[in-house]
Amino acid sequence: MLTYLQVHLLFVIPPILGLGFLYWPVLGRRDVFKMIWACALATIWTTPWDNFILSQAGWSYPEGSIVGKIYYVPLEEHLFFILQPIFLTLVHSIVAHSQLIPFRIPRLSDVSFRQGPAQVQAGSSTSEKSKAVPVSEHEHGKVQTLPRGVGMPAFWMGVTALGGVLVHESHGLEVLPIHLGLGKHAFYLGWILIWISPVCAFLTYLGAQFGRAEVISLAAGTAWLWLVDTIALRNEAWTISKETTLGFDVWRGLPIESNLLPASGFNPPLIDAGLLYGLQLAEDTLKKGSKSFEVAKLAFGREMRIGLVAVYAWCRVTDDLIDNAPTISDEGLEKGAILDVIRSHLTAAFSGAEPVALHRILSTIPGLTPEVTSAFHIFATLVPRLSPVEPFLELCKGYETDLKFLSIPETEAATGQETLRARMADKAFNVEEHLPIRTNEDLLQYADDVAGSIAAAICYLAWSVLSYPSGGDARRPVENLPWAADLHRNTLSPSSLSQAEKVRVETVRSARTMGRALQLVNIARDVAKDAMIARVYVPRSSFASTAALHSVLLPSSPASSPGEPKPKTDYSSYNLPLLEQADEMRYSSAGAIADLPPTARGGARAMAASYFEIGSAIRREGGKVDERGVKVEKKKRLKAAAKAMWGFS
Ligand SMILES: CC(C)=CCC/C(C)=C/CC/C(C)=C/CC/C(C)=C/COP(=O)(O)OP(=O)(O)O
Repeated sequence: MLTYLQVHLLFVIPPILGLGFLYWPVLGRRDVFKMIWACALATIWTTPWDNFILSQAGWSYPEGSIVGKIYYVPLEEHLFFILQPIFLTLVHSIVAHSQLIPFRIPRLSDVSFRQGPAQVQAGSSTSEKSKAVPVSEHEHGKVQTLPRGVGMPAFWMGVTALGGVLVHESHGLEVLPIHLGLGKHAFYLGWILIWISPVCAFLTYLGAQFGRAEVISLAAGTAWLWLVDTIALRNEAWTISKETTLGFDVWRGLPIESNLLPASGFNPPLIDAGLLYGLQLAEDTLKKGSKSFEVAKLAFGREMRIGLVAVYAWCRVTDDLIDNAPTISDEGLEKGAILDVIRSHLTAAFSGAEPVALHRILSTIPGLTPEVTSAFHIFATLVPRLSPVEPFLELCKGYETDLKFLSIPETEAATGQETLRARMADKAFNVEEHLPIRTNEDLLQYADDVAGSIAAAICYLAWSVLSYPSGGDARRPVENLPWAADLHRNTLSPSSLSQAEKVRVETVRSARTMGRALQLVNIARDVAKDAMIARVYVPRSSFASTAALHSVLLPSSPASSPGEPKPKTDYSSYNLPLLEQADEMRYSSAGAIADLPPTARGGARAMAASYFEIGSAIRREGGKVDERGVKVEKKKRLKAAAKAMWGFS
């Protein structure tokens, strides 16, 4: 025999602790709110019902199986009203964790946008789809994220009515002219339906949705609780009256509200369609183009992710725009002009320009794809509220450095070597004039501009989204960081800062150091790949001779048959010292991650750890890399990230 408390201690609390540990690094305030909300609802809704069922001896507790009661309901049952929603909320949060947008919206390919004040239309024709311009319109449609439903609530009200019929029969009433011949056996099922279906009706009316994550988590959670119920029944922790059931075992009801409520709201706002579809596009772009985002997406708390997508997607598309633009072109803008447009767009977005004005600036770049326009749109809509503009201007400074290299678009890397060889054959051409990274200071400045800046932005994002110091305007949380712009401009006077602000300033400085370290790893990995497009980020001063530099820029053609991978080249004298520097920076800065808000720490640790896996792989190869860098298995990266996230490294 088991007592009710033992059932909790053996089968309910351990899985909660296990799941809680698993989810702990990303457990955010919203999750806690969901749990409190679901516990309160389950308690309020179920207590009177449970008292009534127990008063009717629907089920009972053998002598000695419980410690005490409030009216008819055992204390352990009250505990269950709390434990069960926590358990199911955790299951749901974990299952739904990888979803960027927590509600169902049609995929971009299923919708188009009308000209003018746009509206989302489902199932557009192919020709319309190809013309779909989700974010270039001056006004976007609004989507109701949780549209009020009629069909599902009506269905659930029907189920409630069925419950009513069963209850009517089980109590032997003669008000309705319906008799199913079940008698008292209809009691249990009838009361369960009356208990659960109005909740489902109400929630589906509010727009609650049953997506994949809900179905999976409900199935997994229910299966587990069924098992627990079976064990408890077999061990006589409680018994269910045979007279009041249909004769086959049905678990004692699962408060579906714990799964559905988090997805609903009383007054869900209309959301800019361009923003939602832009986020979908950005997620797809990043899936293709950034391994570090894959890690970031899973390791940062849900609250921060949309801001991260906005920043990452903008970095990705601006980098690609500049890398792949022609130097001097008849059809497009030259690289420098594109950078000017990016800067103007940035400045305008951060000074609050309207979407129309922003679009006008952007449309001076011809041939932009929906991915690019939407990345600019989500960035301009979200990021100016969360971070100052300075980190992004610094990134532009990094792009400017990139523009000083000879221009060979990545897409022409294969022929780039021939172009370079031909130019270097000309005595009047000095390739060193096209290598802007001359000293280690130049390298660190560049790394700071391109990655230190983003690390700082991640800190601002974390504070803006995850902590609201008193006195700030939550609509523009960046106003809570008035010192940030001065920090970037080097005009910060420490005496004007509070103690807490001083800690944050130091955290930003450490984050920048970490960002620089990651960039050095990136450069160490990409030595061969970058050389293919005439970029050498290894400082000029690290090369013992001009010949040594030239051998990196133009490696002698390896003797390999066509189709076979080229042998790796030994770059150890260039990339291993970079890794040494990166390690020092990592160890001097990693401690500051503890000063970030809790749900941002796991993400920052995981990103750093997964990136340093690349460093370890380069070392394992003794500094030998090819144009693809080094291979780090996804599993290995994720394992390193996971270990860092849960504090095991
Ligand atoms: C130390 C403290 C307080 C915080 C750390 C804060 C963090 C996470 C800093 C990292 C900042 C960052 C994003 C740096 C950029 C690293 C880098 C070189 C990324 C390259 O990424 P992708 O271009 O997407 O390429 P991959 O596909 O190789 O990931």
